[in-house]
Amino acid sequence: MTDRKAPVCVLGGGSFGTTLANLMAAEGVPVTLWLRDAKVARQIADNHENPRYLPGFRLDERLQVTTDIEAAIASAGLIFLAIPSSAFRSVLQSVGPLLAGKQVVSTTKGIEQPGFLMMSQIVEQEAPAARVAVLSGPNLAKEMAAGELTATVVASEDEQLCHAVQAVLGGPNLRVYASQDRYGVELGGALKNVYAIIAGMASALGMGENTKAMLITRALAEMTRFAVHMGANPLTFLGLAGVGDLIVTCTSAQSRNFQVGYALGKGETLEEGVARLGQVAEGVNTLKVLKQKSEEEGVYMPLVTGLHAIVFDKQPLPVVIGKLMSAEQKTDVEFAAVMSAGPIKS
Ligand SMILES: NC(=O)c1ccc[n+]([C@@H]2O[C@H](COP(=O)([O-])OP(=O)(O)OC[C@H]3O[C@@H](n4cnc5c(N)ncnc54)[C@H](O)[C@@H]3O)[C@@H](O)[C@H]2O)c1
Ligand SMILES: O=P(O)(O)OC[C@H](O)CO
Repeated sequence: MTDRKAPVCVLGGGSFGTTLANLMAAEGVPVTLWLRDAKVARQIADNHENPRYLPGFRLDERLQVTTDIEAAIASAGLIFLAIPSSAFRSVLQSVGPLLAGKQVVSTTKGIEQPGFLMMSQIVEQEAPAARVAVLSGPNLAKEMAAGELTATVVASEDEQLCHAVQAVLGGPNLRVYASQDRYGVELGGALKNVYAIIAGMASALGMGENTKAMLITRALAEMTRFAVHMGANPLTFLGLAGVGDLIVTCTSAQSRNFQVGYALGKGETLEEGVARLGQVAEGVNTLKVLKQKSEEEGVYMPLVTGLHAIVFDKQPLPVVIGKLMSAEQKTDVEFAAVMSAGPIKS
């Protein structure tokens, strides 16, 4: 039986880290939130608000905040990581040995290059004695902070760790489902960001509802094709961390990746869109990483190739759309054919 009162810490004081920490604090879990910005830490401690990343949301007074990462880690056995993928390894490098024996849960939806590494694989490298899980699903921070109902997936080979996360995070507004497919859950969370950029662009261009449904469905087909090739279980992509997260990120203007796509669709440059956002949009880096990896692996990913051509090669949108619409017309639900052909690797 997992102790709901066992102390937890969250590393990363952006919108998601603050939201997760606050949800648990509000349920009486002793939580320490670590962030590097002393000014924001003081504002949270004094005013119970994170005005930089979660303005307008009153945080639970029981939420502890610190800028001392070593003290934060020492205070807890269960540690959530909500640090952008660009800074993920450097933060872990500074504290790897302190995580020995701890339960570490990555919530970061990005991929590191070189190596095409998921964040939990970076945890394994930098903190080899830690127990590892990932958390992913349709989880827009602001909706969760506002108490909207949602669900998420904790994935790990370590069943006890899954139970521990379910115990501290599950609550009246959040259901936490478990999965053993850590790689598939993590891959789903990272890949969907790329398609959210495309969906944002389609929205800005006033494209039809049929078009949006086609994009989301073909995005799922493309993600799943890649995942199967990489050894993940395609069935994971039918769950909350696959299609669930894909739907929310491709349909909500709250999604930062959607917002970047929207800005691009309105004629802004990538730099302008990202700068105005002022928060992380992981899909931009994932797009680069995924384009390279799909070419190396020989996986057909026309949406990724098309978006990359628009964003990084400055190809005109009508040319890219023309290519996509005139490509060879293939099978609809492809992974079903793959599954009937033989066993899945993991
Ligand atoms: N916001 C969401 O709705 C949401 C939901 C699920 C998962 N995620 C994932 O969580 C991760 C974090 O995203 P976010 O939304 O909290 O980002 P954010 O842009 O809201 O905040 C980023 C935070 O990271 C901190 N940071 C950046 N570099 C750092 C470093 N070197 N050391 C320590 N802290 C550093 C910033 O100070 C800031 O507090 C991303 O991978 C994102 O995909 C976000
Ligand atoms: O705001 P985004 O685009 O980073 O998406 C946030 C979450 O991943 C949605 O589940």
